[in-house]
Amino acid sequence: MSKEKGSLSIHSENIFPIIKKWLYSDHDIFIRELISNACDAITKVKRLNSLGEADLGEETAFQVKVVLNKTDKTLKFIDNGIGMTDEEVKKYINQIAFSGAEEFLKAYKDKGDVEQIIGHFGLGFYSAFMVASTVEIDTLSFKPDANAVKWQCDGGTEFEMEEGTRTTRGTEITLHLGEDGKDFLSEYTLKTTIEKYCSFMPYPIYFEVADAEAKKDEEGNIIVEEPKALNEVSPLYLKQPSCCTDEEYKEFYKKTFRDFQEPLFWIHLNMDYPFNLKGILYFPKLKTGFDTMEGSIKLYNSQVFVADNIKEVIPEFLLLLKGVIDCPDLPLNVSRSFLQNDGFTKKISDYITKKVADKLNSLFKTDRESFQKFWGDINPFIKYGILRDDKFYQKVEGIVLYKTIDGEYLTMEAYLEKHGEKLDKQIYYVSDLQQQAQYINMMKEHGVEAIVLDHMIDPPFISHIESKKDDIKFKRVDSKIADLMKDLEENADEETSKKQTEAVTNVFKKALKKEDCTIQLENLKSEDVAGMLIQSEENRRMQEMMKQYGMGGLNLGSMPTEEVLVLNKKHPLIKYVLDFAGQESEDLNLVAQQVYDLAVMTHKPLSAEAMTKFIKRSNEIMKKMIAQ
Ligand SMILES: Nc1ncnc2c1ncn2[C@@H]1O[C@H](COP(=O)(O)OP(=O)(O)OP(=O)(O)O)[C@@H](O)[C@H]1O
Repeated sequence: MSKEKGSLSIHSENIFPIIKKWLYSDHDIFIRELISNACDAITKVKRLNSLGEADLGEETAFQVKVVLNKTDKTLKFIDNGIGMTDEEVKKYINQIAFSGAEEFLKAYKDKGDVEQIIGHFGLGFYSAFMVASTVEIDTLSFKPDANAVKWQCDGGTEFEMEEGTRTTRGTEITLHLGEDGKDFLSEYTLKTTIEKYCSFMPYPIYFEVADAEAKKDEEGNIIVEEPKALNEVSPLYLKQPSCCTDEEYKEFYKKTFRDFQEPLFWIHLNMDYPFNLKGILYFPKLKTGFDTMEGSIKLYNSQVFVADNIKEVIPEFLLLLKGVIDCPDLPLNVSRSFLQNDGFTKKISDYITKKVADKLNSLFKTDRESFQKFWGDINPFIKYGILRDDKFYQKVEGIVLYKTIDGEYLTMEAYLEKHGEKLDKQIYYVSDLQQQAQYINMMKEHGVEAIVLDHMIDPPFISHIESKKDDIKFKRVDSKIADLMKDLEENADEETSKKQTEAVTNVFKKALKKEDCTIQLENLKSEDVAGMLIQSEENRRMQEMMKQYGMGGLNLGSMPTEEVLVLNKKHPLIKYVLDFAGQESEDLNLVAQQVYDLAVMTHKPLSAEAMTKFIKRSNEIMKKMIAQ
């Protein structure tokens, strides 16, 4: 076959159903499309007026009206914008994918700021057919000699066009709602959809129900209510940060996110170059756990809502925040909720990350007190950010705080300066203040403050820090007996020590009938503790990980629990065991079992069976006491 070249031909009867049904992922998007067309129409006529190409006189009341008529099953979108001549209807409406917005931008791009024009694909209008069986347009152009035009189409490929009856400038689009559009006969659905997409559109949007019963007072007089726009035409984020007060920021937050709690603090993003981006990011107060930390970042394009939580633009960890971001330069796809994935979105995302890190650093430096006060709420977010984004980690690693058991907030540097030498760069931490109380007290006795790491983000966080800093090791207080707690001078010679360890090991193994428990005999400085249970940090972390990923059912044979029972030679009970080891004695058994259970209890809760035995044995011991 010979080589051929040509242009693809499109039949409107084939493409039309695709536009109607599949171009837009959400059914309710037609509201955004028609209202943004109406706003564009107003922007255009205002622009022409300011250029002297249209004469609007003193008119300033530009607005969009959405009118529902439940009886007629119609929904109207009415604007007092630029209107269309019959030529324009033929060009922009009859020719699918021919955008008047694009043409307008091209024609006026050198004449000042027309960036607010939203449309650009020339498809949005047709989204009306997703819900309407028939659509009518009644329009009158701003041009002095223009005739009104009426256009009508029932969703097929045929349309009707004739001279219209409209007498005022602007456009009225009437949707005869079909089966697919019956949800939009509900006032509530309409209002919430308008609020979702159009909250910040630049002209007031009013909503009316044409056939609603008039509201009356007690005497039967009709109450005339002042119409109230559903949107905020100049949202706070568009203002200069220096002109906004704290109260305004809080108010904007509460209204936009319907959150009655005040945010902790916020970042006002305001950038003109190299791209245009405005917005406010709020750090919300933390709810109970990590699971409920769900933020919401709303993305706008020239004041028109695009979508929530778009991962391409907002780094994933920032989705825990709440905020609005408006970027008119976004490379949007035809269906607008999707982004064209080019390098630009990455630049936006990097910019936002940098701004967040800068804000945190400046708060740390200029208002350490507030930073500490907020730490409880913001630390999971910062730690999550550190895990997810290395650039963010590099920017904030120096401001991560560690709260000590005494309530002091220290950076890693400060902590090591204070305790590092004593602890050989090991950072002792507590994950449960109650459970690990005995270990905490022992550390305190030696002037060491452990830090509290009790959030579910902490285990992966500390592993991450260890992977970044070779010389830092985190140890839970019950994972190791720090050298500083041992009385190293009082150690007997090696040979004696070995014999003593063997002797107590025999007693405990016999009494406990436990093979997997290693006995370690130490001279602890404290004389109050007979025995302590420790489990190596690595071993415990591995077990926790397996539990978390649901691998508990796997054969853990290759990974034994590695429980170590540390016995204190200085304690009278252990001295007793050493003295009587090797003899057959019921009391030896009782002491060993009781010392072991007490050690377990300071480490983790006893099992039900062990607890029953413990109580029984305690009673027995007391009975023996009084019998003597
Ligand atoms: N209410 C209106 N007033 C005046 N002109 C309108 C109105 N609605 C639509 N138009 C004209 O019809 C054209 C096509 O509208 P349509 O919504 O299909 O596409 P668009 O707004 O150009 O781009 P997009 O697909 O991004 O929305 C518009 O560009 C505009 O010229």
